[in-house]
Amino acid sequence: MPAIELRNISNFICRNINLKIVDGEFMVLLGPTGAGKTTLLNIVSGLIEYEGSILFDGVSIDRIPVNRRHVGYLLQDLALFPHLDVASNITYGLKMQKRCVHEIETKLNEMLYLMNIADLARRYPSNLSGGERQRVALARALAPSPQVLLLDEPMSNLDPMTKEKILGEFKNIQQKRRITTIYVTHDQDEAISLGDRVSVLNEGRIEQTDTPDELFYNPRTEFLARFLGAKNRVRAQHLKIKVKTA
Ligand SMILES: Nc1ncnc2c1ncn2[C@@H]1O[C@H](COP(=O)(O)OP(=O)(O)OP(=O)(O)O)[C@@H](O)[C@H]1O
Repeated sequence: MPAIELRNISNFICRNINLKIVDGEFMVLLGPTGAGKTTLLNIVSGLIEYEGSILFDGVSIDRIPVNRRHVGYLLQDLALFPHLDVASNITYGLKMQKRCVHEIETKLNEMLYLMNIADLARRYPSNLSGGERQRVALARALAPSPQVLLLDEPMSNLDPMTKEKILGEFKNIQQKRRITTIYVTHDQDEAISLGDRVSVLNEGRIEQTDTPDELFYNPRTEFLARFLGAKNRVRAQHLKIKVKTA
């Protein structure tokens, strides 16, 4: 799966973004609301225009339209087709790519098995739980074997236990298949547990890109120290109150 390089990417929100993601890496884009995370995913997928250059394995994809970038994009609201059953949702991309019937059938079975949803194949999205919809959406994104997977806060509507389970399974698949992944979240715990590296965005700029440890122990800007340290400050205040009342 390809390495991704973003060179001087700018548009009405993003300002001179430079980022290198290595082959098979799980990169998390972390940042407060409105930082430009979704905008950057839209740029990589080819949905919106930009200045600068995006390279997959050193080759520019700037002139390649959205439907030919081999990018799987999982949106926050999942956007499953309500009029199609689970099997047809999963195979939709394959049919668009005009794959042969045998290949579509094989891929469908592989995805149903991989995401543990074989018993849901003939059900419709409106009759599924949030976690089941999530699995179907992941299966649909993975079915066309994308070179790059973009995920925009895909688990935000799930309870913590289901979220942890699906994310753990997904991370395993991602590592086994070495899918280069960009994962957007504003949740620091998610960023630490998932990311090989984490890139923090603020007001359309990258503040720092590092391993989770390096980022949390050595934040390079005041914004980062405040943004990443917010949890610790709350805990410290809580302890202080406890000591006073003891
Ligand atoms: N099509 C658009 N036209 C104008 N402004 C936009 C458009 N899309 C997004 N914005 C603005 O760009 C800024 C960044 O939005 P974006 O959705 O990229 O942030 P985000 O970091 O993903 O936030 P969140 O975590 O809340 O999803 C916001 O101020 C938003 O209002």
